[in-house]
Order: sequence, then C-alpha cells, then structure tokens
Amino acid sequence: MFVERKVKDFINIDPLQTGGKLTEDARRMLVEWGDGYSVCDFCMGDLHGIKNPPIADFIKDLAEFLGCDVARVTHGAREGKFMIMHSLAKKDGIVVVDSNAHYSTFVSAERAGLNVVEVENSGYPEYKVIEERYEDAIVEARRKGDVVLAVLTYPDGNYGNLPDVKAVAEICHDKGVPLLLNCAYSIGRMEIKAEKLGVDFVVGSGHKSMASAGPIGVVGMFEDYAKVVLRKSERFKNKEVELLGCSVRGVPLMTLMASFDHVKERVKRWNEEVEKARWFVREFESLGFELLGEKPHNHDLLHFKTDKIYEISKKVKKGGYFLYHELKKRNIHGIKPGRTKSIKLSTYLVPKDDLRKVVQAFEEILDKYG
Ligand SMILES: Cc1ncc(COP(=O)(O)O)c(C=O)c1O
Repeated sequence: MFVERKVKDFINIDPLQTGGKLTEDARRMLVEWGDGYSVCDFCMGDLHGIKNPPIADFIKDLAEFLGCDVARVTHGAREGKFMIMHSLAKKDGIVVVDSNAHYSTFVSAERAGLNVVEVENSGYPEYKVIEERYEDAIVEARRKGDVVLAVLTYPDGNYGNLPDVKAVAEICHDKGVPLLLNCAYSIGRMEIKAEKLGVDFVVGSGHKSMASAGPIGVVGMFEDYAKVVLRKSERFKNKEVELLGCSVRGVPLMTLMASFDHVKERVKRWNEEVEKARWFVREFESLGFELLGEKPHNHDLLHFKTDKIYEISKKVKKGGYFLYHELKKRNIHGIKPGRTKSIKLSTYLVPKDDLRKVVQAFEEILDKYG
C-alpha cells in the first residue's frame, strides 16, 4: 500500500513541521537505510559506538554542537526529559517547571513518579516566564519534598517565548538544583550551548527542529550527571539502562546525521528568521489580529488572538472548520482545523513570498465574510 501525503507541496506553516523538513541528503538516506536494523551492520554492541556508518563520530560532534561533554540520541525530546527525571527521581521528589511547559514535561514527571511545582507565568498577553519566581517555587517545593530538578522550556511551544536562561540557571544553582533546558524548538534552529547558558542538561527534537525524520531527539549533559543518567547495566556492561541498551536504532538517526551539516549552518542564520517572523507579526497585526507572547518577538513560533475569525465562525455553516477549508483551497497547511479564537503558526524557513500569500489569504477571507 502506498499512501500519498496530499499536503506535501502546500505552503506549510505548521509549528510542529517547519523545522523538521528533510534535506535532500536526508531524503536519500531514508531509502538507503530504511531496511530494519541496517544501521547495525557492523555493531559491536553499543549504538553510540558504531563506526560504520559513522555514528560514533556523529555523537561526538553532536556533544560539541550542544556545548556539552556527552550527547545521546533518544526517541524525542520527551524521552530525553523522562530519562533525566527517571534517573534523578527519589521518593517525594519534585520537579520545578515553568507553567508554559509542554504536556510531555508533566507526563514525564508523572511517569518518573515525581510531583510537579509550577512557576506561574505573567499571564495575558505576553505569558512570560518570570525568572525570579523560580526561587520562590523551589523554596515552596522544599516544604513538600526533595527538589531533584528544575525544567525551563526554551522556547515554549504555545507562545514561542525565550526566557532568560542564565538568570534561571543562577537561581537554580544557588539553591543546589540542576536545570534541564527543553530546546525542542531551539536546538537546530538557533545556537544552543549548554555550557554558555549554564544549564546541566539540554534536550532537543530532531523531527521538530533538526531536519530529521521522526521519532528522534537529542540529549546533552556533562560528565558529573552522565555518570548517573547514562549508568550502565550491571548485567550487560555496555548497555545504558535509561536508553534500554540502544535507543534510535534505525533510519531516523541516519536522517539526523545526513542533515547535521546543514543544521550547523542554518543556526548561523537565525537572526534572519527572527526578522522575518517580526515582519510577519506586523503584517498580521495590520489585519487586526493580536500577537500573544513576548513583544518584540524572538522566535518563529507565533500565536495570534483572532477575534475576527471567531466571529465569522459563529455565523457560517461549517462553523470553526471554515478557516481550514478556505486555507486548503489556497494550498496552505498547518493551522489546526476547527481553531478560530486563536491560531498558532511558524514562519521558520518559509519563503517570504509564501508568507505574503498567507497574509493575502487571510485578507481575502476577512473580506469575503466581513
Ligand atoms: C516545547 C515542547 N517540548 C517537547 C515537545 C515534544 O517533543 P518530542 O516530539 O520530540 O518528544 C513538544 C511538542 O510539541 C513541545 O512543544
């Protein structure tokens, strides 16, 4: 059976998808290494040590790229968060988490048997992380249990806010708490060096931000915590317990590797992406939509309050789905079907001409129903 992906040539502004588009090399790798366990042709028992294909070299380069001592691949950002939480977990353990965190942060904590204390954001309209609140949250959490980890989402997937990492890291370290930076939407888009930022762990998402097929993620850390998080099995001496021995033992790893040189180059052009996103915000605001999240905005993830679209949806036959159908007619993909009160999109690597078509599409839709 072959199933065609009908939207593959559409203008794609789906926040989950703009950073995961494959490079041509990665596309070729998909076919070359698609057979089951082909990456293990010459495995000596440790995925991260495989020399042919050059996985071991890639893992070393990845650690350098992340500004860490040690890197690993996981099945996604969430698996990275889970393995760190799981290895630091104790009875009555607590994770302090920004309230913009992705659901998978909360679910990872739950699966690791940890309780969560949230650091409240600033609320409408910017929903910013207030860095100093980490201090109060840690103090409050300590009344209930042992704080084993703090997590900061950089940026969060809802508003695309980029908080001051160094300020949070300083607070956490003053309090003796390690900090995990969730970079699902930043590693592979912008430069992230754990050492420079002062964080203990970073996790990223290959399928979201590193031009890779999914599922794949990356995790970076330093020697001190690597001893704990990447501890080896007592019975199988070359198998890391948290990775269940071997993690991504297949083709997503080969696509991540194929795109890596391209990714290293594209992070240098991040400023251009921020400029483009800000231009788009100005265009969209001129149509009467309101940006939620930080202003000026520092990321391509954009969330707009779209009252005018909501008002139309209350009058038309298709209800909330009218917008999806109007955009589909114009070959535009990525706005969640049914959503009208607010919409989320990404401008990352979308050519400006295509973004102009998106703005024009919304203008036409407002005119048509207005
Ligand atoms: C901020 C954030 N972190 C993590 C994830 C999950 O990433 P992954 O699919 O790599 O587990 C998401 C998914 O949307 C996200 O928005």
